[in-house]
Amino acid sequence: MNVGESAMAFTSKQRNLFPEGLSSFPSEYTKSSLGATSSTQSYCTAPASSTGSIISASIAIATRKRKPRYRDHGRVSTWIEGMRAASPPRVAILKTATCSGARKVLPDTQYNEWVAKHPSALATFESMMEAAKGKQMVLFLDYDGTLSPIVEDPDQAYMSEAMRAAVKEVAMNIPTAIISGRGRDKVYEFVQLAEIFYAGSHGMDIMGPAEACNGLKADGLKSKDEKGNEVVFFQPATEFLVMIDEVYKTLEHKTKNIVGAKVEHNKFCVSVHFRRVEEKNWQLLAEEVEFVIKQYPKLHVTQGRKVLEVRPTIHWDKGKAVEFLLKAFGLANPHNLLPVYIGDDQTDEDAFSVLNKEHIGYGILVSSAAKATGAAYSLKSPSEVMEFLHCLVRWRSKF
Ligand SMILES: O=P(O)(O)OC[C@H]1O[C@H](O[C@H]2O[C@H](CO)[C@@H](O)[C@H](O)[C@H]2O)[C@H](O)[C@@H](O)[C@@H]1O
Repeated sequence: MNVGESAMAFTSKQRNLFPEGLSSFPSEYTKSSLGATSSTQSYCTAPASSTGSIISASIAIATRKRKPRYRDHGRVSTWIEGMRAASPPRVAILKTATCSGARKVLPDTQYNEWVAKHPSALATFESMMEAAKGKQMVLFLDYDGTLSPIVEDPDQAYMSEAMRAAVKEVAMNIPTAIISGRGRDKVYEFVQLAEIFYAGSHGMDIMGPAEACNGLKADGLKSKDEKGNEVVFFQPATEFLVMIDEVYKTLEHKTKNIVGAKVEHNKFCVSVHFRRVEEKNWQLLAEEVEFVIKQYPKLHVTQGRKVLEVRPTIHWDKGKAVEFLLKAFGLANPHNLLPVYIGDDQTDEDAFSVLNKEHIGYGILVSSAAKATGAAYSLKSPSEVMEFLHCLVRWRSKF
């Protein structure tokens, strides 16, 4: 699914679809193209067979004489601390010796306390769905760490066939979108499902079928893809394409001698991966990012799981993408809506905030360790996410 990057003019009717934040963009940014734990049997018990400008030329830093390194120890050390806290280990299993010498496995108290505040979406499925009756559910899924397990090499973050089947099935019943930090094309390559919406680059690159398979009709912002199919298409940050490309090349060059460092081009943003870099070199890598980014006042850095993400400073994030998609589907009346957002990362918190602000839907954090989050519910792992998707399909098939 590819759409040309040429500018698309919006009619005033189409502009009405924009979430409020977008219509208030500074003009330089807007030259865009377009509780019950036991009663889970009915829906939640898996069947035996289930497996479950654009940059100004003045910022041509590549040709600029290098100044003495600016060391913002504050920001760099915050990143490093975040890096250590990211990708927390699996739930700590505390072992203690008993008087007989045997080792007894104790539960992780901290995690248990956290789960009491963010209950398992599987254990509380029935009560969650009680509130969904009569409402239009819309499902938003993050990709890495949610649909695919976190792996060392970002290019190898494949989704299992079983997960693909689960997403496909749920999308046949509930409008579904995947919202990822990755480039949209890359996520599509991994997921390979034409019937769902994709919002790549943290929501800055949205595309999906104009008529979703579940009968809902998307409205406005339509375009044609390469095959001539009508699609909903929206990119609020096209002005930054050249700048991002330049930053990608600069970062790749500057980090090429840091063993394990990887710079990933995500179209409207750039990821700098720390996962395979020795911890003693994290500071060096973070300083390189800081040094380059200092030259680009229109870009900022956010942090994910052992990754720094360089992004355009526009009022747009995964939360805005959720608002946009709900409006694009004509689903703006919060009383009839039940958006469910499942994600594992810091950037997913923007989406949880939107649901909290509107007092609608369910945010579900995927984590096997206690973490600060705005999500009301939790799931431990991508395999629990898959189980939850199966539960949704069984629940939906009753209506
Ligand atoms: O919004 P997401 O779909 O969660 O994407 C966020 C970033 O995910 C990827 O990086 C993460 O997953 C990699 C593969 O498991 C892992 O190696 C890395 O450490 C994680 O940070 C992706 O590569 C990034 O570009 C995304 O921004």
